[in-house]
Amino acid sequence: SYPAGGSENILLITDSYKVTHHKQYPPNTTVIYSYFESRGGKFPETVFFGLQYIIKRWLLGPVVTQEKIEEAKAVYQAHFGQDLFHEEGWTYILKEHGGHLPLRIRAVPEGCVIPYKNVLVTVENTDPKCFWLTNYLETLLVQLWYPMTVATNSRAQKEVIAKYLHETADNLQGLPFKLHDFGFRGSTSVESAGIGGCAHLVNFMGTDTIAGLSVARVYYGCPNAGFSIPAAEHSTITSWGKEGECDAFRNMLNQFPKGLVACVSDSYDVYKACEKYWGEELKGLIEQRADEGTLVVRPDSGDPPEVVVKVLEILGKQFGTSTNTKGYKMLPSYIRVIQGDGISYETLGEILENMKRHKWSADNLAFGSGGALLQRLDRDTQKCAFKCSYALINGKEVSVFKQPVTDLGKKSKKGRLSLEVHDGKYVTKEEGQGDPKKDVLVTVFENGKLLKDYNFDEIRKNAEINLVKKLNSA
Ligand SMILES: O=C1OCCC/C1=C\Nc1ccccc1
Repeated sequence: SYPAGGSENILLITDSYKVTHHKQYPPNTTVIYSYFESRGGKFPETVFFGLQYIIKRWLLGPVVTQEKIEEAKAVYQAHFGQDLFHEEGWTYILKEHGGHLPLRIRAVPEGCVIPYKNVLVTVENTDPKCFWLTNYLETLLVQLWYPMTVATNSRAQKEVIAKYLHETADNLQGLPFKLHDFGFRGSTSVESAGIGGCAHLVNFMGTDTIAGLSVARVYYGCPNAGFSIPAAEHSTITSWGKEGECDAFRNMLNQFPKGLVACVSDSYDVYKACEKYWGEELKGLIEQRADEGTLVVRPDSGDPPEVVVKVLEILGKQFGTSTNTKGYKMLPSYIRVIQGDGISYETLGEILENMKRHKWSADNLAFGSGGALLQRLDRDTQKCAFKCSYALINGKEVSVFKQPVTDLGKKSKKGRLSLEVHDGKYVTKEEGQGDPKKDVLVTVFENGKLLKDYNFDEIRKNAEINLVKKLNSA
């Protein structure tokens, strides 16, 4: 069989050096307790998302077996050229715990939006002999950076779009469909497309990344997490030939007589396509279907702020416009535009600001984003890190920390941690000073079992933007 990434053996899902760490802790260490946080970065708060995927995919049930121990033993013997593998430790887990990982994982509820430098996850061993297991899992758990950062970056874009809708549109009803995921092909793997695609769907309802639907369905109990519509690609237009572009457009309208249909229109000349094809030759057909269909024109090249406004101006000239309650121009309800090229958190505002300058409502436009949405991010974007903060050694509690003179920004927290809410603000309590009754961290995993299964609706609710607060403070 050909498992993704080459192996499904949890003993092989770690960094090589961790295979040698059981020999490096102080003698008589019985607890290693570590935590995960975002130290800050591009966005001041982070959407916590994706831990449930990691737990369900890798940690549930009897994940340690004799076969996996033997496989790992052979791999590491070859990899290190010496016998470093902790066969005794893994065999102990197999015999004493039936292969279930003796760990407790506590975490912020998925979807919650937490300011940086707050504890998000804690991990500790529940069997004193397995102190070495806690940080073995760092490698896998720090991959949380990806779904968290995609969800955070996606949500930040939702705030930008909400702001412009608030200023230039009659209402914000269209917001959930204003940023469509085009990112499947630009993702590093089907698995990461699924994880990232699902993370985007925490904030929005439009996607073409079907893997994201699959992750939401299989890991988050959501039968259908996102929607899409019939849409053209260049091949389905250019295969008609340059002289046949208008026939290709007409075919789109005839093949999809009801509902929304999107048509990429820049194969040769997007301005001519809007003026002559959509705006003259096919104008009657488009207006005939007004009551039950919407044409979405997709430019796909050129300088986005300039192209979007020019396309709106031409379509406005050909089809007419109305003025909405905020005093901005709207195309007729049966014509819209989607801009799916060059979209990112940084460029959204430029496009929307240029539309505003030309008195066009943001409601005329939707966005598609690919590489910037799912791929142009890394662990440093939100500075996600996993550090040990507490240990029990010879029965003595020890606060564990780092505080590099070379970068105090990398200073880590001390002792057992909890997360509380005081005056509407999240506060991390260190050194076991927290009040267990006020701790918002939830034990989601213990000794091989999932103790809390979040469903996608509650996650979306946790991540919602408080539009009233946000927009009235803007
Ligand atoms: O135009 C559209 O209207 C809305 C539906 C999706 C769509 C295009 N999808 C797409 C996917 C992957 C790469 C590029 C485009």
